[in-house]
Amino acid sequence: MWRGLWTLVARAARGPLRPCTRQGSSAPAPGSGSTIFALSSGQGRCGIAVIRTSGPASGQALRSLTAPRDLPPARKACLRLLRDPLSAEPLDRALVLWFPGPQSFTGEDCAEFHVHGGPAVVSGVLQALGSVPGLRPAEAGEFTRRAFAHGKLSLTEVEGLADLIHAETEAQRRQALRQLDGELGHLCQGWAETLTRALAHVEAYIDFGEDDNLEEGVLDQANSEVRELEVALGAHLRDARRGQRLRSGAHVVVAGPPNAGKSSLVNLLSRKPVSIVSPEPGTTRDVLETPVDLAGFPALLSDTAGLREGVGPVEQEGVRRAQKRLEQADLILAVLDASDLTSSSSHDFLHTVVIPTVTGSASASSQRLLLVLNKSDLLPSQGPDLHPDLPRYLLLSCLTGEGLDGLLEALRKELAALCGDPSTGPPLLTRARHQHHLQGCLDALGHYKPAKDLALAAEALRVARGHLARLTGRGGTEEILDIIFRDFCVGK
Ligand SMILES: Nc1nc2c(ncn2[C@@H]2O[C@H](COP(=O)(O)OP(=O)(O)OP(=O)(O)O)[C@@H](O)[C@H]2O)c(=O)[nH]1
Ligand SMILES: [K+]
Ligand SMILES: [Mg+2]
Repeated sequence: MWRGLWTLVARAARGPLRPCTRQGSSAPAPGSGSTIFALSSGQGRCGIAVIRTSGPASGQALRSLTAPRDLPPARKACLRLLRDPLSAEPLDRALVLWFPGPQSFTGEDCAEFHVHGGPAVVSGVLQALGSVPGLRPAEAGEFTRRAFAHGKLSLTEVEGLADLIHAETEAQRRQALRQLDGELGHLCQGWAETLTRALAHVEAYIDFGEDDNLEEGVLDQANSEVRELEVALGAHLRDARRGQRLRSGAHVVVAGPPNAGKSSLVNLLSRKPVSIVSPEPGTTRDVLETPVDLAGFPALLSDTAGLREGVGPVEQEGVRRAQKRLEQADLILAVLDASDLTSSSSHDFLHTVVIPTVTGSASASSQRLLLVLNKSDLLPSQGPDLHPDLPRYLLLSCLTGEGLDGLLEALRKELAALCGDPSTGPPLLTRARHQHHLQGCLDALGHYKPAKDLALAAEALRVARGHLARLTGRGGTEEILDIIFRDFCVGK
């Protein structure tokens, strides 16, 4: 019986997840066979610029520019005089590196030229490379795409690399590094293996169940593994939005009655004059959005119009937009003037927005809220005139900066809860794509009912496994790959 089972394991494994070379897509990587070159460091005047090549003519390119010297030893930086191969004109004295494939970033033969970063040197070397037969300029993301095609990176690792290049905050960098290390991919790989095993067991049961020579409990084991997997997927999906928030920024909306100091707070947190501040109530009309690094977490901070009734049509439109933005907030920064808590606009805001959100009666959503009583510098020394139903609040003065440290600490805690902590816990799902496929996998497992129909149950496992394959890019279509690699710049 075990031989039969292993044949089935092998057969089940011949799905899209077979552990062969990680061929990312059915079509070959674009332009494979050709040798590409590009400036891989940033544009503009700089100390050192890195130009690299990838493809079979890399060795020839290196020899052409460093003639009459031969190739340097593999992976050792060597100082060489670079010359234009046609005119023999000296271009620069540079460090060159030779990475014979497959031990290179792309898996192909690669060369690197670390040249002085002046524009004339860089364009001279690029032009010289262009004159070497078989070489052409690289397209955006082409180096990484080749690395993916040669099994050097999985798709989730590619996404991690893209995120690392774009990371602007510490938390984003940590999350991207973990994804680049392949954690999410490994997790999915483990899940896919569980499904392959379960599928083999179910197929064994279909083929041999009636012969009665199948080891007992084979189907039970498959069932319990599938049910465990459902629990694990469910737990990951519950946190699904957190990794995405960490990647693209949590929506933090500053709201409150007119003149509470909302725009002053936005300027203080973003450390630049984003919004106009004036003593006139109704200054802010449109929603003003600015990306900020709040205590190490990325956030999209929105300034909104002061909420009040009975004003002109333009301001009323501003209020409507403010309310709409408020609905989309992950975190509401509710601002009140501490010296004006008894005004009707403060009272209204407190009872229509703050208290319903804090008590969770506002909606089914899980919005969070921090209440800030601004202008504490105007208060008498005994503190604010306390409202009996005022929820927990933070005192702040945008004028003097007093209370800012406490607010930043509170924001850090709120954002950590919203985005998850990228240094601990399971790897987060950083893209809607990940969430979509995990949900698809979970939905397919919902149709796994071996007691009813074994053939349909096996099909459910195949569909579920297909989703995991697409998540890691092993069942990827060109279309998905194009979208992902478009995020890269030329030279990456
Ligand atoms: N004393 C004092 N004044 C402040 C403080 N923060 C803001 N102000 C003043 O309060 C007034 C209103 O500030 P804004 O930031 O424009 O208030 P806002 O809530 O954006 O106002 P609207 O956009 O009109 O709704 C300005 O004159 C600010 O200088 C503070 O902490 N203390
Ligand atoms: K104002
Ligand atoms: Mg304002």
